[in-house]
Amino acid sequence: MTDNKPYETTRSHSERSLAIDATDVHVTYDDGTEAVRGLSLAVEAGECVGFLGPNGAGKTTTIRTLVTLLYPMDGTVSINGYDVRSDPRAVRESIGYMAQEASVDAELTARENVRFACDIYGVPRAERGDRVDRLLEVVGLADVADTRAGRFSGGMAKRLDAATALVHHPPVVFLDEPTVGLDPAARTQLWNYVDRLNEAGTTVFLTTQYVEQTLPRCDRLFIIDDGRLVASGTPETLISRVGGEILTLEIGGSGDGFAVEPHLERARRTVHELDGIDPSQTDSTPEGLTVTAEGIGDRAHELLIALSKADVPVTGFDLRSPTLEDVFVSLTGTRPERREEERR
Ligand SMILES: Nc1ncnc2c1ncn2[C@@H]1O[C@H](COP(=O)(O)OP(=O)(O)OP(=O)(O)O)[C@@H](O)[C@H]1O
Repeated sequence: MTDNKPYETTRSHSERSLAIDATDVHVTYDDGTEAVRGLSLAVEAGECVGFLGPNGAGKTTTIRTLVTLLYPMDGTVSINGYDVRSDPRAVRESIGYMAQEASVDAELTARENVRFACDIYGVPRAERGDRVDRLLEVVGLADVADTRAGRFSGGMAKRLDAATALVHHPPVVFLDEPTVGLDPAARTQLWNYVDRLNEAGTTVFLTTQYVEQTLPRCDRLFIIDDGRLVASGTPETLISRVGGEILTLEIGGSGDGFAVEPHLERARRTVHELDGIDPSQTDSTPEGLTVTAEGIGDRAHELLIALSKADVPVTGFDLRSPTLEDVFVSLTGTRPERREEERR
């Protein structure tokens, strides 16, 4: 994947290792919404990074700014060494972008769609045939290469979109919620494709609300909330920031699986009376409480006795290590989306 790279000729040596370099970026929409407020991030060539955040946090606005579809009001962005303001064309030629909604031409066949993308990106004629066949193979659409895209399922259209976004072998790809609307099989195929691209050296920047999908593949994560970066680091570093263990208490009372307030209030008071536990370490859940603290597992017995003395009906408890989902909750105050199949 080394041919057809005009960007090699003009960028400077020092910029070569940073695929994405954004500093103090602000984006405000015409109606005054400040969607991105002073965001800075740097991504090295070859990294796979996840950009996570709750609904409306500013993920799509950021990615659209990085791919030159929106202009930052303030701050600087360079992609592959090119400035998005002064050199948007060079930026576009050196990236692949897959938007949330697949943008394929329903009237054209899969093969024609990919060929059309080759035209747009100026892929040399002699290479087009092979490249189209190979890409359709990679995204699992070789068997339906001559079927009109209008007849494809959402998942097939999305995979075709992925192929068209990558015909020019860009060194950086931006994927905005790549698996939304895909069934589990299509999702696995798409992730396999993304993983192979990254293994081959392509820098991958992906947004998702589905935290658990990023874990197996992302070298680093950026978490955004309300237009601001609230944390970044490797998944392991972020998880270690939560610290300690998490004890989940299920508190009965109403008979329908939900904790009732008088019991919950007594439970909270009892937990906060334990030495070394303060209110910032407890969170309410629909079924009861969680307590996050170093060594809380060793104190579970002591806690259960105290709760029993306080007449709190504990119907279940569980002890576990923090996950990325806990990081997300502690930083954004929002529980991340569950995967589609988990929500059904
Ligand atoms: N065209 C627009 N005009 C005005 N406000 C907008 C526009 N697009 C997005 N916003 C607002 O900007 C903020 C950030 O939106 P954005 O779509 O970037 O968030 P997101 O993290 O991608 O959310 P989601 O996960 O729901 O796609 C939100 O408050 C949103 O309502």
